[in-house]
Amino acid sequence: YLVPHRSPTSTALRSEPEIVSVPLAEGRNYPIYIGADLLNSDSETLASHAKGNDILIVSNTKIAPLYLARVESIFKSAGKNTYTCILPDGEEYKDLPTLNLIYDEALKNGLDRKCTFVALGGGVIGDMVGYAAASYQRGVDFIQVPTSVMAMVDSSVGGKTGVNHALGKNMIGAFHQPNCVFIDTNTLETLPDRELKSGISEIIKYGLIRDAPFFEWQEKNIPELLKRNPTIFAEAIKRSCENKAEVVAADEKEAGVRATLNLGHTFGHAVENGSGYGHWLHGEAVAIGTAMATDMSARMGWIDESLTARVQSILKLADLPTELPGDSPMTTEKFLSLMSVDKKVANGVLRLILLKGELGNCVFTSDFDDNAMKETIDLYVSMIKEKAAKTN
Ligand SMILES: NC(=O)c1ccc[n+]([C@@H]2O[C@H](COP(=O)([O-])OP(=O)(O)OC[C@H]3O[C@@H](n4cnc5c(N)ncnc54)[C@H](O)[C@@H]3O)[C@@H](O)[C@H]2O)c1
Ligand SMILES: O=C(O)C(=O)C[C@@H](O)[C@H](O)[C@H](O)COP(=O)(O)O
Ligand SMILES: [Zn+2]
Repeated sequence: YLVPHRSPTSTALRSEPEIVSVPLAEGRNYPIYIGADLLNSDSETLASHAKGNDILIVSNTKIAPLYLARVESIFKSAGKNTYTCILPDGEEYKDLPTLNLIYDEALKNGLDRKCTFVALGGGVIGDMVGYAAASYQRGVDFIQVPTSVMAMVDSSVGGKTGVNHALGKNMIGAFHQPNCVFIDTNTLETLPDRELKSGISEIIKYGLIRDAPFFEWQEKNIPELLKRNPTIFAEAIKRSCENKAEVVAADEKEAGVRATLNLGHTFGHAVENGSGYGHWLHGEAVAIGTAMATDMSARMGWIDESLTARVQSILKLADLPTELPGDSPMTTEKFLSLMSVDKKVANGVLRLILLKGELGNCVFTSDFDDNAMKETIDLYVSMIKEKAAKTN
C-alpha cells in the first residue's frame, strides 16, 4: 500500500538540546535529546531517566576508552551504583555468545528488575543491549546513548533490538523501547569516516521512502555531512529522528508501514550475511541493497530514469558502494536463499519495499514481478564476475 508523506520541516539546532518525541500508544512516549556536548552540559537529564539505583553500562573495547568514564560519572554523581560490561567490537560479535556476557555481568552483580541498562555505542551495542534488557529477568529498563551516525539517525530509536544468527540477520530479538535516547553529537568527532558514511545510507532512506524535501536537502548538503559540519549534521539527525519517530508511532511492531524502513534491507541483509558478518558495514550493505531495489523498481516501470539516476548519484555523493566488488562471494543462489528467510516473508511469500511513482513514494508489497527481482540479482552478480575477470 502507499505510504503517506510527511510534511516538510526545516529547523537548525539551537544551543539547548532539541527534543524529538516518540509518541507511542498508551502514553509510552519517550524523548530523543539531540545536542552538542550533552554529556557534559545536560547530564542530569540523562541520569533522570534511570529509575532504579543500579545501572549497567554496556559498551565495547573501542568506545569505552573514549566515553565510558564520562557516562559512568554522570550516573555516579546522581547517586547510582554503576557496573560496566565491555564487549568486543564488531558486527561479528552481535551474537548470542556475546550477548550472554551482558547477562553474566548483571547476574554476577545481583542486578534485579529495577536496574537500568545503558547502551553506549553504535547500532551493534544498542541492538544487543536493548535485547539483553528485553530479556533479562523478563524485561528491565534501558537507555540509548548512541555514538555512531547509524545509531543516532536510526537504530537507537524505535525499539527493534536483537542479535544475528548464522542463518539470518537480526533473527533473534524483541521490540523493547528505551526510556530515552540521549544523543551527544560531539561523540561523532571520533567516529571514523567509513562509519560516518555508512550512517548516511539510512539518512538517504528516509528521503526516498517518505520525505522528498529531506532528500532534496541531502542532495545539497551531503558534502557538508562528509565535512562533518556540525549544524548540518544536527539537522540531518533531527529530521531523521522525526521521520523514524513518526513511522514507529504509526506502526510500532511492523504490522505494515514500519516495514518501509527496510528499503534496501532484504538485498542488503543478504549481502551482510552472505559476505560474512562484519565484512560490510550495515549502511554499506543497505546502500548496495537500495541500488538493487531501485534497479528492480525501474525494471517494472514503477519509477522513471531520472529517479534512478538521482538514487545512484546521491549514493555516490555520499561515497557509498552501489555495486559488489570482484572478490564478492555473492551468487544468485546465495541472494535467493538468504532473501527467502527475510523477516518480511509471510506465509512463504516475500514482500519487498520498492520505489513507486515520484520521489518520496514507496510500496511494501508482495505484488511484484519475480522475474524483475531475478534480473536485478543476475545483473549485480554479473557485475561481480565482470570485475573479477578484469583483475585476473
Ligand atoms: N534497531 C534498529 O532499528 C537498527 C537500525 C539500523 C541499524 N541497526 C543495526 O546497527 C548495526 C550497525 O550500527 P553501526 O553502523 O553503528 O555499527 P557499530 O555499532 O558496529 O559501530 C560502527 C563502528 O564504529 C565504532 N564507533 C561507534 N561510535 C564511535 C565513536 N563515537 N567514536 C569512535 N568509534 C565509534 C564502533 O565501535 C564500530 O567499530 C547493525 O547491526 C544494524 O543491524 C539497527
Ligand atoms: O526500525 C526499523 O523498523 C528498521 O527496519 C530500521 C532498519 O534500518 C534496521 O536495519 C533494522 O534493524 C532492520 O530490521 P529487520 O527487522 O529487517 O532486522
Ligand atoms: Zn538498517
